[in-house]
Amino acid sequence: MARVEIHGMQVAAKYAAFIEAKVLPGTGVSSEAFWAGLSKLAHEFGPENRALLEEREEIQQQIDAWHLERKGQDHDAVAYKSFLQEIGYLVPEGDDFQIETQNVDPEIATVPGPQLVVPITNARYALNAANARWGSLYDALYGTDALGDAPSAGDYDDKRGAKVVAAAKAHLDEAVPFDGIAWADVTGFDFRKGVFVAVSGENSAPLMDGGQFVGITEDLSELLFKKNGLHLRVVINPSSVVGKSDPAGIADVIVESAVSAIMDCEDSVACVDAEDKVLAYSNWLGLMKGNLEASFEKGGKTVTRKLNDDLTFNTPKGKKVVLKGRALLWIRNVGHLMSNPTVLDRDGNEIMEGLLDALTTVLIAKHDLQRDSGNSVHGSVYIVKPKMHGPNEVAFADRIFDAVEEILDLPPHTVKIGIMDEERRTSVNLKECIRAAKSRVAFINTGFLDRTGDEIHTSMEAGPFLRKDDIKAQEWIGAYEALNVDIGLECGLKGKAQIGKGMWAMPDMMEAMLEQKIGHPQSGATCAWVPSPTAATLHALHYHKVDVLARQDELKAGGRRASVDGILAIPLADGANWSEEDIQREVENNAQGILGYVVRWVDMGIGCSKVPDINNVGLMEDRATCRISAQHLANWLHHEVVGQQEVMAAFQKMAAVVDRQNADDPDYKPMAPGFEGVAFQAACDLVFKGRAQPSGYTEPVLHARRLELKAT
Ligand SMILES: CC(=O)SCCNC(=O)CCNC(=O)[C@H](O)C(C)(C)COP(=O)(O)OP(=O)(O)OC[C@H]1O[C@@H](n2cnc3c(N)ncnc32)[C@H](O)[C@@H]1OP(=O)(O)O
Ligand SMILES: O=CC(=O)O
Ligand SMILES: [Mg+2]
Repeated sequence: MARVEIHGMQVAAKYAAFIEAKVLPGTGVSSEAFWAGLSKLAHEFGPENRALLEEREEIQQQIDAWHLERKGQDHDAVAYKSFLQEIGYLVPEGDDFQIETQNVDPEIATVPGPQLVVPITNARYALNAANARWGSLYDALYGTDALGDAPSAGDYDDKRGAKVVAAAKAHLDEAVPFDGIAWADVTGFDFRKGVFVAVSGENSAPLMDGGQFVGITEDLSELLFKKNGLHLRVVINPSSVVGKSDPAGIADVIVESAVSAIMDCEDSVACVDAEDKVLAYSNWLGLMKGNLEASFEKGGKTVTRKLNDDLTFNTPKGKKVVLKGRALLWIRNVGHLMSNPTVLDRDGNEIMEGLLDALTTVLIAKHDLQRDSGNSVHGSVYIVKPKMHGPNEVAFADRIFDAVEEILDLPPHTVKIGIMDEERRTSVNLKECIRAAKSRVAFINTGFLDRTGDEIHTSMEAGPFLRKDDIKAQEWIGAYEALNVDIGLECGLKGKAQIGKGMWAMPDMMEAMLEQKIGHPQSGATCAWVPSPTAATLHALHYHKVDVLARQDELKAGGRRASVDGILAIPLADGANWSEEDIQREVENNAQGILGYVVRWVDMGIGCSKVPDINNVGLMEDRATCRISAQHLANWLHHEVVGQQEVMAAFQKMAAVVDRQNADDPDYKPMAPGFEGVAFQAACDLVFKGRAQPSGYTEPVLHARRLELKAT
């Protein structure tokens, strides 16, 4: 890789040219200030970063030793907790406090709604995610299994369409009801004595809550309503395919969907070198400048996708109101673990990737801060910081962003951070973690997928874990999810920051999502993750049904519902009596998920994939879900629930299955029958060397193997 020397660092020429030519101009930051700043981060913060990683290892070794010394004995929860306190894993909880975060945009502070996540390296998807602020409810209901069955290919099906319209109007009856007329019977709209009414033949009726009608477009083609802070647009177009057979000419209901979205530089991407990092940063730059475009073939045509414009309505009082056309964007940086070859420090070591992300993504966001109607209208930059272990690591992130603000000449606490509560040492010390970033925290989110991986890795020596599905039903996870909300509320996040919940990882199962994911707003969460724009539109319906802010008041009044003791209950398979078949199914399911994900990661550089599980349900797989499967197999191997040969046999059997699943992809290289490819080796490493991976993370193996493949 061509490099240039800058401030004693060896910088990939591609990244240096990108920063100089594309990013710095227009930011008011000089080249000298930027590179001197990067050098400061690399050389002053780098060693501290590495020391924090060593501390993780030391703590893990102490925990392993504790379990090994007590092998065969009953678990003593009291002694265990004291031990965790002694080694500083569990820190004392300090006095009550309230977060002090300021200048937070309303999408984060006050409007509960879906949060969409998207790999930043895919411009087509990233644009789609930013534009997913608004989604067609008719399309979401028609195009998925939301109403029971998935659509078949072919022309518009009138019967299916009628079912969709009926379901959407039934939802409107609940979310935006008229006093005495059902939406299905509405034949038109009018203003009578200055009041907005629905008309049905001779009858008319106002809204039950007149305040819900909040606007109309200049050309009268859209009516705007509001429920629990979220907007719904009823589109009137009697000449459209759908509108012409509708008694009121209604052509669609467009729902405010992804209120916020996370552009992901972390677990859903495969960024291993300067080329990949520059791609990720370029897409972020396009989003922050507002000029990102992607052209692609779809339905036999070339489509060019751009960012949507804002929307203008007249209020009932005749004033203009402008609504954002795009989701409020966060960017997820990588955590503290990885280094990256893009920049080498003056000793020739790769600099920590989190430092590179921090400075580069915030510099890029300066373009947004300098324009009107961009992402943040409150002058903030929103960074999700994942995979931090405990308060010291959060404090470290906080100081990194202090330094970044100084380097880039930004007011203190311009950068807001989202703390992923997805490592056990963060969950059990959550209040202190929030305190460590109390002037910039703008979300806490239960990343239960990484959290499950860390659960297994942390207690690897304690014994064999339950089956993956059963782990989800144990005390620890309920306590973790509840306590996250309760502590967030105690620390004053309501009205200032999001309290978020995790990903719906079955992208094609929308009926099940509609049934189950209402649990997230009911739990007091102001946002929860969805994998696609369509899922965002459907999940938005839950926020019409649940008044999250009122629910938060109820929960806060009730106090904490769980304790750290509950979180510390390890979901071990004590006395489990699995049949050979149970074990084989679990192992094969894990093997299939790992291989299906890893082969695309390593061979094609795709960081997030939909991979069928053993029951043929397409699952969203990313590095966090891979971490769970790999750690689970590593745990069962370590405790001899299965043997090495059985796992290898499962890998080989499932490699052939995964090959068949990808048979239509011309770029796919089969793993069977040779099993010698780099991707297959990566999958094996993740499991057979799984116990030795730091915190059970998949990044070190995946990066090494992808770099190996790229080098050939
Ligand atoms: C534990 C964690 O960290 S979770 C966070 C990380 N996970 C994620 O970010 C999940 C993001 N989701 C995805 O990457 C994808 O939805 C996948 C991989 C799960 C499925 O992708 P695909 O198989 O391509 O989906 P599918 O074929 O059903 O749909 C593709 C269409 O949906 C759109 N789409 C799918 N996911 C997204 C998304 N997250 N954001 C925006 N658009 C999306 C695509 O743009 C495409 O539409 P287009 O043709 O108009 O461009
Ligand atoms: O990042 C999210 C998770 O669940 O892990
Ligand atoms: Mg995660």
